[in-house]
Amino acid sequence: MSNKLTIAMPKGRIYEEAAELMKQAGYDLGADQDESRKLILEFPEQNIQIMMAKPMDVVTYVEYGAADIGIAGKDVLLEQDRDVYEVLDLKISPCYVAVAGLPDQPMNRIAPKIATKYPKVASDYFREQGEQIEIIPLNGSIELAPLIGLADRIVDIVSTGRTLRENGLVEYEKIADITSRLIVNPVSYRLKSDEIDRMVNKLSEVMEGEEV
Ligand SMILES: Nc1ncnc2c1ncn2[C@@H]1O[C@H](COP(=O)(O)OP(=O)(O)OP(=O)(O)O)[C@@H](O)[C@H]1O
Ligand SMILES: O=P(O)(O)OC[C@H]1O[C@H](OP(=O)(O)OP(=O)(O)O)[C@H](O)[C@@H]1O
Repeated sequence: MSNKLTIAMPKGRIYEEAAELMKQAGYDLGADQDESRKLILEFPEQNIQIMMAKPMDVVTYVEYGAADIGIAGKDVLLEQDRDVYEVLDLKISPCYVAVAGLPDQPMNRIAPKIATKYPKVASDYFREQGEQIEIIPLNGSIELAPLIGLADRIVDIVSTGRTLRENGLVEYEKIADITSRLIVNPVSYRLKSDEIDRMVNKLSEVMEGEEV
């Protein structure tokens, strides 16, 4: 009997694409779990268990071994810098992290304010640029901050660019391209290497098939 794998799946916008990829790899997670309120789902015939987690929390579950495997955005991995193995770029949910603000608006010269839900990514970026900044932590609607004079710039996800456009903001610099990644707990990787390798290989095959 093979070991059961516990997988932390991100609720929200990544879920559907991630579940579709898993399905093509032979792991059918059933109906659209976005419609369900159940947080732990068992699939005994496939020997897997799914945990429905907030995307930002997936890394925590995997780092502590509550889940063997997880799917997380590279943005989350850059922000959290946790002790997990990043084993596969799933190439789903593409977007990027960028610096944006009002057009033709120079940054305050002394400690410009940067609103973001990615304080580490933003601090690392501006430190590399030799800029001393002040982080204004926010959890959402980040684009509001420059509009109401709370911040000089934002560091946030851009996907279609629609949110920036509709709020009259412009992009100043791209910081990093983002896709979702398969992450693994280091201890699980040793103890359940057969099952994990099987899943990684199947997912890799699906992705290679899609590239041609
Ligand atoms: N337009 C986008 N905005 C935000 N995240 C995106 C976008 N496109 C792809 N992503 C990816 O999706 C992940 C976020 O998913 P989601 O928006 O469901 O999470 P969340 O922001 O934590 O949710 P919530 O808005 O409910 O707090 C990011 O970590 C990123 O990798
Ligand atoms: O370039 P776009 O396609 O417009 O996508 C980018 C927007 O999507 C995300 O916000 P989300 O929808 O997660 O809402 P939030 O502001 O509550 O985080 C992100 O923070 C941007 O605001």
